[in-house]
Amino acid sequence: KEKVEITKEQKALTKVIVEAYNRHQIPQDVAKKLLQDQYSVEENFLLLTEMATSQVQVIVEFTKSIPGFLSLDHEDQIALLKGSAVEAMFLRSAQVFSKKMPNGHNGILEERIRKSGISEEFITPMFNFYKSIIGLHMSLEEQALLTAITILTPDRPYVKDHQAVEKLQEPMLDVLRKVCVLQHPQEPQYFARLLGRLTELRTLTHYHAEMLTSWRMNDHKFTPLLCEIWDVQ
Ligand SMILES: O=C(Nc1ccccc1)[C@H](C1CCCCC1)n1c(-c2ccc(Cl)cc2)nc2cc(F)c(F)cc21
Repeated sequence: KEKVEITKEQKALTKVIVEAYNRHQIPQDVAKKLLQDQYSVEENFLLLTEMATSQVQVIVEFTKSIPGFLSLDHEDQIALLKGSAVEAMFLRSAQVFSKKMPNGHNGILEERIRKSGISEEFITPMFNFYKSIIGLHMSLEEQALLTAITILTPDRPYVKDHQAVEKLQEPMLDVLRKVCVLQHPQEPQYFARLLGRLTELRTLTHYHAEMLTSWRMNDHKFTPLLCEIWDVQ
């Protein structure tokens, strides 16, 4: 049985990623707001566009802390952010949803999201993804590293220097693999299952524009940033 050892450099890398990850706190506020009050479909839509817009800014800050990201070609930096923003938002939503809350709160949160205005057809695939994330019982390190790995996906549209992105993603994958082995010793396939969630995440984000434009109300207004990132309007 191979002895898995996390090197000093890998510990330092994980610390940087987790600290950057901890700095983005918005989603907790969303959950708190949703638990406080029942909002109309219009208010929920507004809350989503505001939260998603600030989430993009938060993801930019998080990504800038990833060692080496700022030395990538500038157009590639934009391509990586644009290509991963929606996935990062759904991944973050799933992680917020998977947080254990005082008894009954998770049920209320699910109810409020089901009734928020999202079209019926998207509710099942979205919650299937959220529940598959819950089932993994991811640690904070795994959540932070998985988010960084999602952003550093070399095969996003318009990325020119794939190699340079792979060179940044590889060390993250290496340390995530080791963290998984150390934190889930009884589940040798845990790392593979974790990466498998990224495939499910991509199918969910495939519907993202339609999820917004089919929100059960008329006249959907988006911020300029969301029009850029969410392929809407
Ligand atoms: O804001 C949100 N997610 C967010 C998270 C992180 C950062 C930015 C945004 C929205 C809410 C949903 C209910 C109405 C108000 C917005 N949200 C979503 C969600 C996102 C996009 C689409 Cl198209 C559909 C649903 N899934 C969630 C799970 C949670 F536990 C949850 F708490 C909030 C969630």
